[in-house]
Amino acid sequence: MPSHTTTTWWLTGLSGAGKTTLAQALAKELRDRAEAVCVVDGDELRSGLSQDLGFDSASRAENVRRAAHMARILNANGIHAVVAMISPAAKERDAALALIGKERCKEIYINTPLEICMLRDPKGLYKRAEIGQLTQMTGVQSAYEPPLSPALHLDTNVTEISQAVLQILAI
Ligand SMILES: Nc1ncnc2c1ncn2[C@@H]1O[C@H](COP(=O)(O)OS(=O)(=O)O)[C@@H](OP(=O)(O)O)[C@H]1O
Ligand SMILES: Nc1ncnc2c1ncn2[C@@H]1O[C@H](COP(=O)(O)OP(=O)(O)O)[C@@H](O)[C@H]1O
Repeated sequence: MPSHTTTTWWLTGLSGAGKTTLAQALAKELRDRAEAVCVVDGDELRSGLSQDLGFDSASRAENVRRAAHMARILNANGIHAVVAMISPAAKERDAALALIGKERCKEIYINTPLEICMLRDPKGLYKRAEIGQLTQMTGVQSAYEPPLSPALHLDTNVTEISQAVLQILAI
């Protein structure tokens, strides 16, 4: 990767698919290679910049739009962006990639199956959805539209983190 160009890796997938884990591992590898990188994580955005937003489709669209603008600013300032967001709607993902610039974006579908995400359930969200304490859970009560032609598919149930990072950097 030439050091004068910046990239946005856009990691999309269900909750528990492994987006945050892979984003952090990718960022570490890039920093080890002396590349400037910033992770834009949905959970983190929602604890600050997007704390006014819920999980209805309009709120998710706005959240994705904000993340895309962040990635665009980062890239324009010489910093790679690793976006880790469910970003469930194909239309909004496409708009995000177009805003950032398709030539510098790599869409990565973390396609870990829902059953595995539900078994992992790292934050207990699927359990809460199951017992009716949480509505609009993606993959349960709220739709996820898989990317039709991502640069890479990664199922973290079969691909180790270090291997996944190498695959991401190879595209
Ligand atoms: N209803 C519902 N559905 C999905 N996720 C939920 C929900 N409620 C809370 N959470 C938590 O919010 C995180 C997802 O935020 P995102 O900003 O990535 O979502 S989105 O792109 O705006 O759809 C998500 O983080 P990840 O598990 O890392 O995906 C959850 O921790
Ligand atoms: N190969 C793998 N890649 C990424 N995560 C993995 C992998 N194997 C197991 N996991 C686990 O799956 C969970 C994924 O959670 P997280 O990264 O927060 O997902 P997301 O951000 O998509 O919600 C973590 O507990 C992580 O340790």
